[in-house]
Amino acid sequence: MAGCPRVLLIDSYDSFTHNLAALCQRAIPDCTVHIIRNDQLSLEQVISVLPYFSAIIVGPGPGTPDRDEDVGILKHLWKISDDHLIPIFGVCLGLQSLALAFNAEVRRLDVVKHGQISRIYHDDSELYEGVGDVHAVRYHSLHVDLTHSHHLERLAWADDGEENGVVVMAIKHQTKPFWAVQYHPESVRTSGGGEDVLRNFWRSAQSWTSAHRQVLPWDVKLDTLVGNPWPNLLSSSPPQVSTTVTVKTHVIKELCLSVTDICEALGVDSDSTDFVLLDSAAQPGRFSIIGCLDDLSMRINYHLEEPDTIKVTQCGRVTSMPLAPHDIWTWLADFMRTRRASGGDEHLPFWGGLIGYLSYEVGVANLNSTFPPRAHDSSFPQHPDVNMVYVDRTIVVDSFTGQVYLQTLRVDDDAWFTTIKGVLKSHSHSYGRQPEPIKPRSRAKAASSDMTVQLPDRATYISRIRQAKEYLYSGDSYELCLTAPSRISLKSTKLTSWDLYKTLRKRNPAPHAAYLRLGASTLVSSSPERFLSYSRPPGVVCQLRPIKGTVRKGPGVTRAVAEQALVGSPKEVAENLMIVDLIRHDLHGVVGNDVTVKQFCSVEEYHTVWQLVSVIEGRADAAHDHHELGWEALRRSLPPGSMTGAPKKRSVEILHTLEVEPRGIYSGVFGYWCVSGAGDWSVTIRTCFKHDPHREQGCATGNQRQGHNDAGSGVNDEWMLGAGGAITALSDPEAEWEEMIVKVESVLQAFEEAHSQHV
Ligand SMILES: C=C(O[C@@H]1C=C(C(=O)O)C=C[C@H]1O)C(=O)O
Ligand SMILES: NC(=O)CC[C@H](N)C(=O)O
Repeated sequence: MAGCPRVLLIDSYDSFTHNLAALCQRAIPDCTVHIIRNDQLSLEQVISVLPYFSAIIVGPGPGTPDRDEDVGILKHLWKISDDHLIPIFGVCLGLQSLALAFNAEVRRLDVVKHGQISRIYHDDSELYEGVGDVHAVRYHSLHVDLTHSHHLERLAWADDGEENGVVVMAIKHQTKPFWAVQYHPESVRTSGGGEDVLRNFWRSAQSWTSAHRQVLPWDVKLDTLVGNPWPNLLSSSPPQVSTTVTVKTHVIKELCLSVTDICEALGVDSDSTDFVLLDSAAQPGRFSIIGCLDDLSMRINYHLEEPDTIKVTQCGRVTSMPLAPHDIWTWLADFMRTRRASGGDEHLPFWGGLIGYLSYEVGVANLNSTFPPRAHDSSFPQHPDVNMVYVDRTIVVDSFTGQVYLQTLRVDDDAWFTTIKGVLKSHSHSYGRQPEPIKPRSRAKAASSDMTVQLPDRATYISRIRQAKEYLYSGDSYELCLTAPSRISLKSTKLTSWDLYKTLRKRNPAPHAAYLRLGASTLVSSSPERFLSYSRPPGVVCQLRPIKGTVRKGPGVTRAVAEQALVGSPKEVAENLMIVDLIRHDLHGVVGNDVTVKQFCSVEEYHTVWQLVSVIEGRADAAHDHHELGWEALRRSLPPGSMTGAPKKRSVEILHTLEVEPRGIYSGVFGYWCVSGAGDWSVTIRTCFKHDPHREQGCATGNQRQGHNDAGSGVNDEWMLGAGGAITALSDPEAEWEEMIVKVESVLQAFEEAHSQHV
């Protein structure tokens, strides 16, 4: 054998591929893995590199093995001539394509299995020698029938009883070095049938190789064909910066002002200025971050419709600049590189930096999908896809200690500390004010005549759920997060967006809440879901906290009841598990091997719902532990898997056909990227937003613009509010409709209450 073993992993556009690569590196000592897509190289090109590889792994994927677009070169791979033969291990779609190549039949399961764990029976030989009990996770709609295949042998099976009977779970070819499993050895919940089985494959592969072939030493020129070895991390360290800014911090110990009081002291009520608040309105959130913006604050806008231009607004002037040679990600990385800072309070999450949002479509753009064009809906407002402001003066409130921190990145800014302390102290008379009691409310009722709510059409939504389920039955997706927009129109309203936020904060306090007023876009959020946080270097830890599984709170729905309904439900756990595995893959793609599931399916309590939450963390090796790692993690893992389903790319493409309007701000992320290298991004859900074209220049100070203050002037407002939920094969369409409505209501209730107080 020439040097360390090299494995070629063929990916069929799945969302678990990097998990398989990581498993492979655990099971096969010192192995190097190269990942190629199933349609990346021609068969001839693949054959030309085989002499340098020790084995191939054919990964899972959406679709069916008899559709060429789904399997690319796979169907030819199993038929390569004997002089090119190489040991191959197939997983799921990999098994199915092997079976099809040797006359087995591939059929739909009667009851599909997505994210479900089955006991796997085996005869303890070959792949299963010494493996013992196997409980494995399955993600499949199709299965194989070996009756007419005389070359394949069954090695393992599951017994689905009345549902599907006995289902083949592992096979081997009788004469060629081909083995495959139907379940997912790389899933975090597979026990027994993962690493040990791959190790046994490797042993069999080695003994076959020693009798049949020689592996050639690696030639670096081949990297141009099969790419760099996995993990393909970003370059070791970004360009060094010579100067760093120093953060200055002042602490105010006994201010006795709430987060909303502080915002009001800063003039949030005057709707004519930009304003940013990232608010921990409930635990496990702790810090609230308030940006102190002025004319100098730089707002950065990017529209996917104008992909080559970036707009920077400062002092009321808009400068359009060509993006080239950058894309939006590298442009922002460049922007932040020159603004790196040190010396801030180690306990604070944010010292200053970019605050804003990224749309769902910005994430989708990274997937390289091609979509049929949508009919342009002119009533759909064109928010920027990236809308951020560079915040260099901040107030951070620690809700645990009550301490308030003032921070600036500007030099010689002592005068600002003095002024802002004065402003805050003069407002602290509100200390001691009792919060208004929150009355429990019944379900959202018809709004008053000057507030109209246009919910998604029930019949259409339910028919889309049914269509989504067809895709799940056919093997094209394992889970689809279907969503739909609602519209809330307010006529002659005196309700400001800030009033609305304050009510929402009371009505539905959330750990990842926000109030962002950035140019024409205003976002009012009660998001319960962290998408991604990354700590400042050294020792960057990336953490994702996907939520999947929702139960409405109500009389009698205690924690025990919710736990039974969530943790006790195979459907809910499967829904969550699929996203956990998807996120492990996303994170493995950024940090390499060190990815762990810190919490699996815990029930967390929110104001209106119980949710099933998992926590996944990843750490990079020392060479990649730097300022831009977190940003790269964000770029590589958008859009949030919990908002797409799995596999991500195919699911996004399917959702594009099921959902008629772009999601826009909804389903993207909002949060910050700190000058220290840290960042924290929430999933944009339980969030409403509106577009005021007259606010386009947004960073003007209050006295510069008149006549367009939505407070008090009796204007018309149109708000959008997206909501949805994960559809799985086990979904009951009526229950999914209800779940979507529960999520709409969690925000709508605040509208009703706030509106009734401002008519
Ligand atoms: C789609 C939404 O929520 C997502 C779907 C969830 C689910 O299916 O249980 C839970 C949280 C979010 O990831 C939404 O709130 O609109
Ligand atoms: N996980 C997979 O590879 C799934 C294979 C195939 N699309 C099925 O659903 O059966």
